[in-house]
Amino acid sequence: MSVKEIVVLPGDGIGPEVTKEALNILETVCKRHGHQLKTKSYAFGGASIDQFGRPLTQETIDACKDASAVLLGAVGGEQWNNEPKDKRPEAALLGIRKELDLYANLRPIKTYDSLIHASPLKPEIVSGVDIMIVRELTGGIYFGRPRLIEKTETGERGVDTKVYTTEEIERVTHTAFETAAKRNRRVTSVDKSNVLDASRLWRQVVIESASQWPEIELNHMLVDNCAMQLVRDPSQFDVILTGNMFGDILSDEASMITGSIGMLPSASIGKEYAMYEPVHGSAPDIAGQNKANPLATIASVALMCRHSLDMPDAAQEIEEAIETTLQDGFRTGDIASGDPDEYLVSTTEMGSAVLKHLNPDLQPGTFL
Ligand SMILES: NC(=O)C1=CN([C@@H]2O[C@H](COP(=O)(O)OP(=O)(O)OC[C@H]3O[C@@H](n4cnc5c(N)ncnc54)[C@H](O)[C@@H]3O)[C@@H](O)[C@H]2O)C=CC1
Ligand SMILES: CC(C)CC(=O)C(=O)O
Ligand SMILES: [Mg+2]
Repeated sequence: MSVKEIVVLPGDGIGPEVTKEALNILETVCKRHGHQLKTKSYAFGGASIDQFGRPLTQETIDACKDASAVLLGAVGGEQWNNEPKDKRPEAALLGIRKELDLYANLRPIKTYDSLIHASPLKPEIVSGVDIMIVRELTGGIYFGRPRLIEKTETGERGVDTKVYTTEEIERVTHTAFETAAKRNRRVTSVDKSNVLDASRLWRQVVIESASQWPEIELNHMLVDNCAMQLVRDPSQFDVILTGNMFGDILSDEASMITGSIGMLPSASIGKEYAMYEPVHGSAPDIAGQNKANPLATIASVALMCRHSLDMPDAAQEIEEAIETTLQDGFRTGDIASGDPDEYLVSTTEMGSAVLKHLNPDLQPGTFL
């Protein structure tokens, strides 16, 4: 038996609601596979501002570095929007990614057959889609300096800076190609090299690095075209490799191929540490109402089992349990299509429905 020590950063809004469901699942699979799960939660983002006056504390950073893996919910909310930029909840998220050097964010976009009608796109467009977005996570315009708003003679001027170095591009390219080698061996690198110098360097370094993987097909696409192609013909993509902001935007867009942003998990990986986080934010519009879809966070725990906890069987079991739960017809509001065979369920009910497939001791219908 081994002990799996997990740090949990529930964060704000729906963050605590979805992490709670995911932890129930993690605890169950750990037990099932003879491991002991130890978790410790830390206030993070807005919750940390309220408790400690800052979004991310040194104690939290140290705890994350000592853990086998980190599970994050989401941060942010209207009440903290007027804080100075380094005191906003989002600064905790950018801060922990940087502190742990989590430079590659893997965002799988895979359609479930039973959710084909939940997507606003036509069934023949979304059927069979299986994309992995590899997003650079610790560089680019979210981190570049200078970054400021300053007075001018006529008003004000806001500045952000997009910076990428050779090393930053090389290491995330490595992740993308290694990922593609285990999939369908195609990488589409997405940039804006017709306008931006940082993107011109991006393309050049990707081309140079690609020579290490002659068996992998590489093509390049400008980001505006990619946004369009994701809706026109998403099946053309295998691995999409892109920078921080482009990856952020394209993955929210791509989530609708699956039916909802509430379905997309992610793994943020570095050389030493890893953090698992749903792609969505704190969803203040549904927070505290037991309405959020917990499947993105539950699927993130599956990624954690595979990549950090050496529990690949558990990962597969969780993924199969999600699939079966959807086949059974359970739907939170975001993925409901109004079909009479569906059961509209809450966050906790969805979590229990998945759990039921992993824990034979639970009676069918326990939560209903
Ligand atoms: N990783 C993180 O912590 C992120 C934090 N944010 C923060 O979250 C706050 C809200 O941002 P938004 O732009 O509204 O993005 P959001 O992703 O929180 O919500 C966008 C829309 O999707 C819905 N949604 C999101 N997750 C859902 C789920 N699990 N189940 C069902 N519906 C779901 C929401 O109800 C909302 O209508 C902001 O403060 C933002 O900065 C935004 C994105 C990522
Ligand atoms: C603070 C933002 C960069 C969070 C976000 O939208 C994301 O990482 O997807
Ligand atoms: Mg985002």
